[in-house]
Amino acid sequence: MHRALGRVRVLVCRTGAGRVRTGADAATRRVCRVGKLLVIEGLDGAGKRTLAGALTKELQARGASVTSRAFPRYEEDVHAELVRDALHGRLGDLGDSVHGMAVLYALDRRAAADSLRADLDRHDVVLLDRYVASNAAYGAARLRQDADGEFVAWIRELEIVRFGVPTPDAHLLLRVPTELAADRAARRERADAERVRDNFESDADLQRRCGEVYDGLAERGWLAPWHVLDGSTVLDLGDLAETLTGHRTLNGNASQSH
Ligand SMILES: Nc1ncnc2c1ncn2[C@@H]1O[C@H](COP(=O)(O)OP(=O)(O)OP(=O)(O)O)[C@@H](O)[C@H]1O
Ligand SMILES: Cc1cn([C@H]2C[C@H](O)[C@@H](COP(=O)(O)O)O2)c(=O)[nH]c1=O
Repeated sequence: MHRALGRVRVLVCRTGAGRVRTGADAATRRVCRVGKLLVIEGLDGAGKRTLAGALTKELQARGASVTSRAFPRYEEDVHAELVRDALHGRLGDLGDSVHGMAVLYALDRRAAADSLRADLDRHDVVLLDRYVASNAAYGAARLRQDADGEFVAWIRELEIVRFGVPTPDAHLLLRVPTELAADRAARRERADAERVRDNFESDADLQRRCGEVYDGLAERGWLAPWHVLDGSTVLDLGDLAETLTGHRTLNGNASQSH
């Protein structure tokens, strides 16, 4: 399969702390397959879930072993269940607390960290619909901070350093105008009675500010390189898959991690 995704790498393994261990430490040598952790980010209704499904199929058609999941894990984790309640105004003033909500989202990922690491040992690609950057972008937007603000730095400290969740290898920012994302979310709500918009999704100004923070994170290559995709056009999935598997940059938009 792909040079970049499918090979078995010797002497390079993810450790329990989510760090990369190299052959320099002979005592810890083992042969393992190291998958790439790819994260799709963007506004509510941008089309992340749709893209995740299509990209999974495209990568699989090219021979890659792919597994995907979405955060928050509403059906699997108690913290995510609480997030859902709070987003629909069912937990009093908890939803008003930016840091309180961020900790719940982060605890969901902390609980998933071991299985993410196991998936990274087993698969070429672990594709995520939202991850740590969602927490940074939405929290900062709620606090009217930008990508250089304290909140974004706090999220990195909390989730990557303190909780030790795996660091992404790359982000795909599915960028769409706020109005288009809102329109898609509204149409989905009309089509699916179960998918009532939550408090964040209904707040157009929050979505606008969030889009700005995402742009800032992408420009800075926060945590990992970011590939910015225009979600308002038809995406060339073949080209995208090749980019992700073959080290090619995407229209010069991939930025390097700091
Ligand atoms: N490229 C596209 N063109 C037109 N409609 C789209 C496109 N991508 C997704 N949609 C539609 O827009 C709606 C939202 O898409 P989707 O659920 O994939 O978004 P999302 O970013 O995962 O949303 P959320 O973050 O709110 O869960 C769905 O009804 C989907 O069918
Ligand atoms: C994972 C995560 C999500 N959020 C925000 C983003 C959305 O507005 C809601 C719920 O996500 P969904 O994709 O619509 O189900 O929560 C966040 O603030 N922090 C996070 O870590």
